Amino acid sequence: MLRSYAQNNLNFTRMCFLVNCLKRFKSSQEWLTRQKADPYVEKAKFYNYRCRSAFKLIEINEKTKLLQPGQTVVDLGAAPGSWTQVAVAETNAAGADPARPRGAVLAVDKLQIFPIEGASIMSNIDLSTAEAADRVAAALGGRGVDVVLSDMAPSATGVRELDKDRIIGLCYMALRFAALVSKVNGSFLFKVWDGKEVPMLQMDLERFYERTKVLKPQASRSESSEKFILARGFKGIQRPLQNGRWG
Ligand SMILES: C[S@@+](CC[C@H](N)C(=O)[O-])C[C@H]1O[C@@H](n2cnc3c(N)ncnc32)[C@H](O)[C@@H]1O
Repeated sequence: MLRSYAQNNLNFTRMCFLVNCLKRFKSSQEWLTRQKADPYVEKAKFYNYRCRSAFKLIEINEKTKLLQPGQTVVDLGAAPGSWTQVAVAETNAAGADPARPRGAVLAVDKLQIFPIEGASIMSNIDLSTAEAADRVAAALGGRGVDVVLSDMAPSATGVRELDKDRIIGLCYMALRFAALVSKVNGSFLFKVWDGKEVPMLQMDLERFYERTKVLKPQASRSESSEKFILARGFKGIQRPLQNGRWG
């Protein structure tokens, strides 16, 4: 009896493995078809951006004028680097235009980021821990940041609720970082997957920033629950009150 139980269990595990492989195969086929039909993929190749995400930031920037020459920008979850490329161009961090003030851009990711002219790079930094975020803050040497960008996203597990919890965790980590390094009046743009936690996140943001706005650029696929929240007018470091909430 024990043997037949073990045999059934093994068959069930094999079946799950096969179903998972088929699911992955199907979704990689769908991904390839979607990539081929996507105009932003072609456009990214044409303009030499490392990936199509560049157009999300370009669009947001066109609408909001978030990035300006001379600014200091930190790009969290920056690999492969297309947002950093956009930030370098907009802030003039590579000094391409001598008539405009020269900015500075720091790109951070847990993966390898290959060099980008005009940007400082910190690869292999996992920002899910406060210690890692503090190391990045220390690397700024006290320089106040005008704009913190975060396009960080966890690798999807396929379990929707778990994935949403993980991205919310990253958003709070990025918010903590932004609160630590931003100049008064600085801005924070980050990605989130829509869900019931988002209104709470926005309420928390309002303690630190004057105003917040939810954005869905056209370059962000309509079937994706991805959204971007732009918080502007950083109020300065808030001190925790005695009841553990932020003042
Ligand atoms: C959508 S990609 C960013 C694309 C990038 N904005 C661009 O335009 O090239 C998300 C990135 O977040 C990074 N990421 C996810 N979790 C992270 C973590 N805990 N620490 C640092 N980076 C993280 C991933 O490694 C990945 O490179």
